[in-house]
Amino acid sequence: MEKVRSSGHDLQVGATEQLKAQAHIWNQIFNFINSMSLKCAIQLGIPDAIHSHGKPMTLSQLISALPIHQNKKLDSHLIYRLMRILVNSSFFSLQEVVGETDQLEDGYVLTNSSKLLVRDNPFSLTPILLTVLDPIMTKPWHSISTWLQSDDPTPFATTHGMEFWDYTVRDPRFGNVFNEAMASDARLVVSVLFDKRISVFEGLESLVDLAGGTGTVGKAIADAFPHVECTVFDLPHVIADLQGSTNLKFVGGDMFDEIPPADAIFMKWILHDWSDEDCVKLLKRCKVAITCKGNKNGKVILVDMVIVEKQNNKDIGHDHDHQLYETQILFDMLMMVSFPGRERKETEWAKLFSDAGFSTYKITPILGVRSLIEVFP
Ligand SMILES: C[S@@+](CC[C@H](N)C(=O)[O-])C[C@H]1O[C@@H](n2cnc3c(N)ncnc32)[C@H](O)[C@@H]1O
Ligand SMILES: O=c1cc(-c2ccc(O)cc2)oc2c(O)c(O)ccc12
Repeated sequence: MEKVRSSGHDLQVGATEQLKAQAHIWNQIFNFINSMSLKCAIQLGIPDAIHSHGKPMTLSQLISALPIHQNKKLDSHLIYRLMRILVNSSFFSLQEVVGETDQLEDGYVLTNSSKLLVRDNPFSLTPILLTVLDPIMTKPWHSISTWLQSDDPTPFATTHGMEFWDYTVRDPRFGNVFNEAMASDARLVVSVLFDKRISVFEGLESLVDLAGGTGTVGKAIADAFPHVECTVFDLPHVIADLQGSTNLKFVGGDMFDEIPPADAIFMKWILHDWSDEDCVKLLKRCKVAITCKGNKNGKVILVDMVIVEKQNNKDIGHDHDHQLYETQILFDMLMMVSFPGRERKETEWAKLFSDAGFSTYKITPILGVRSLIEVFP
């Protein structure tokens, strides 16, 4: 083999290793093909079609059920190739079934992952997929290096000329897609919190779901705890048309200016959107809000990520742990590209809490990649 030398390191790699390295690079370059193929399957309603079919669905049955052009139906290879990549990425699997000619044929079935993409599933991740893969959110990924060479706050601002939350006001279509994505995630989190009989809401008389979106969590807490006065606080345009109930009200405003007083301030997926400086500002305001009536049992309840750091590969020993870690650092990149925020390690959370004047905290890792964090004054 020819030896390649540069002025710095020796670039010589054995032939087998070189081919492996090449395949690794190709797979990384082509990663977007997996997500874009999945987006196409969702837009065509493939998980819904297979779900409604109720048994393994052959390629020809799938093609006749899909809303595609007549000419595209004639070339069965097109959908076959799309499905092959999605079977490879474990979104569908194959099971033998008796086909139209009474012969055994392969039929597509849903996997656990695609069950979570069926639209009727109340915990469907489809709204989230359509948000994260919306061109509004994917375009800024092309501008990370330009952003690093500029003074702009985020790649999102470099691309769109404004910050994320201003964009959602200017483009109500995207704002609604985003709010629906958050609501679908909120349904999943509420079900886990209630299923596991987490006692964080016990003993409270009032609670504010700060930046609570369209109120999925607030409504669930108000229904489950009728004696708790619940307030969902968010930007005025987000809560504008929402109706409260006996123990639930919607309040519009800017959380950096005002936070209504309550026994507990709940924040799901808020602090990771913001810089350390803004988080400390918000947490200080939360501390005032939970103590202002002389209340001694107030607390802040967070649902957010705590990054498990790799320490000589000791903490990230198993495949499952490694996958969680990878999801966390991918989320961190999402935060870097779209928001001035970040995902944080426990030491970084502890510093925020102490800088904002809180004395203790308790982390309960019950939500997969996310944790429930209680913070006490
Ligand atoms: C990532 S979403 C989370 C929504 C909700 N907590 C959930 O997890 O479903 C962040 C929320 O912060 C709200 N928000 C952003 N800036 C805000 C501000 N200055 N004051 C109040 N809410 C704000 C947005 O409108 C959005 O609903
Ligand atoms: O744009 C997003 C997307 C998510 C998200 C991704 C995957 C899920 O299973 C759930 C949610 O979360 C976000 C978020 O928490 C945030 O503060 C801003 C944007 C997004």
